[in-house]
Amino acid sequence: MRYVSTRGQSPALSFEDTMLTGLAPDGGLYVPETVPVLSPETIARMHAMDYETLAVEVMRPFVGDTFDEDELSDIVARAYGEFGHAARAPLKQLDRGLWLMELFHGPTLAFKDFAMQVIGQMFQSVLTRRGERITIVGATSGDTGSAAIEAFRGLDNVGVCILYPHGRVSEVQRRQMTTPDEANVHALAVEGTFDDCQRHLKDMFADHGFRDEVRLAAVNSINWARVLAQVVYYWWAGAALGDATRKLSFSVPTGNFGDIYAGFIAKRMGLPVERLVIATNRNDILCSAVNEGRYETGEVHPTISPSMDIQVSSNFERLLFDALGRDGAAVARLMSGLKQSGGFSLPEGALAEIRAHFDADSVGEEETAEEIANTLAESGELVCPHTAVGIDVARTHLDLSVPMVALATAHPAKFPDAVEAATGIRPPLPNRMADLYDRPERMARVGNDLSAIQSAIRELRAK
Ligand SMILES: Cc1ncc(COP(=O)(O)O)c(C=O)c1O
Ligand SMILES: N[C@@H](CCOP(=O)(O)O)C(=O)O
Repeated sequence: MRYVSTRGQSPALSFEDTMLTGLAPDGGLYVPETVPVLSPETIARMHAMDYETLAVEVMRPFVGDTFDEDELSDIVARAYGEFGHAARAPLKQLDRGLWLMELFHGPTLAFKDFAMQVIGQMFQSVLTRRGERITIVGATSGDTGSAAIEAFRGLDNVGVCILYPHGRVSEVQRRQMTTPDEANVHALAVEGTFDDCQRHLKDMFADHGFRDEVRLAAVNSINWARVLAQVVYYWWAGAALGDATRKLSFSVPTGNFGDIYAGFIAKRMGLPVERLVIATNRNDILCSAVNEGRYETGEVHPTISPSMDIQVSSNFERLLFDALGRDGAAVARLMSGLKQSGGFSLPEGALAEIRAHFDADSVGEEETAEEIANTLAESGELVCPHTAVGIDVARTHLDLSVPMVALATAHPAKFPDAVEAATGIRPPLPNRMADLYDRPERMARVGNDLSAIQSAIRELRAK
């Protein structure tokens, strides 16, 4: 299996090199040259598999000879061993035709753990084999950063620097990033938005001198391996609700488009996905793109679902590549329009292709709070604000002939203020994290400026 850049100007790479390279040198994102379709025999066996076995079946065709089956099985076993639920991603029925898939039973209580725990193990295995050391720089609106720090803390051959927007993540998210005391992990509070952090990260990859100097690597969904590990739970839901042969739809709370793009990959692998519903908060650039054909960046609005306070949605580029008939030059033109004028119009053919698979809707702040209260009243489930956005949009798009799965992307205890304001209930942290508020914090404050951030990273690496 080879991977190509969405901008068409970088050489194709193996899975291993794709994972270590992160962003392609031409600024594009790596995607598989072809998406493997699972055989009916494999699909027929899925209902009897546990999560780890299913993960190996789904990921194996993508990893080439980087990991053999035994190695991949070990990686997956180590990754999910500490999850706090035997089913890993349990499904609960909320209403007629509507299901919730809980993706928050990992160590940092968000869906990011599903992929981050896997790629932590993958990086460790490859770097040990190659005798190399890397610097991971990540941009986060809260959850990717905590999951990355948890997955890589204490590893010898990896330094981790996470950029987060100062004052724009929840206190639990911040403390998850600032309280680990291992010398190889660092949190940098940037005076800007998540979009600024992500832009600086991509600019660091474009600075080839810096990239080589620190041996830069990515754990954001820039990294194909992140997307791949997230494809698994779409199959898991399909197997749980209908042997992975019955149609189903998904409503996915969306920001950087990595999670729902993983659902699109599952569909291309043969999962009978009817609709993929993009659910956003009032930062609704993806809704305008799908519903009006115009991708136009604007001001970021802070919301009670802060992990989705995103304007430039990185993985939309991967979808565009497919929708434009895998024409890298066309993608590069649209991306350069985005950089120069802050937006672009989607060509008609590409828009029709996107609409063949995706719907999109946004949810305002009051509706989100009402949905948290409503879900509790109707089903007894206490959900986080991101999850509530997905449930609210799922209800709008429900078609009773096809089960709809809404993704529960974070534990409500990560956003206790918003949940308490909506329901009067303050969700407690699990016991293993009960002292999170007492642990000392450590972070570096840095201006919203690429060279200041690069200097901070150099200093932190030297420590
Ligand atoms: C809790 C939560 N829900 C939803 C999202 C959106 O996911 P994605 O950026 O993959 O679209 C995020 C951020 O990744 C998140 O942390
Ligand atoms: N919501 C994310 C933003 C980064 O997304 P990623 O999937 O590209 O890592 C976060 O919580 O940081």
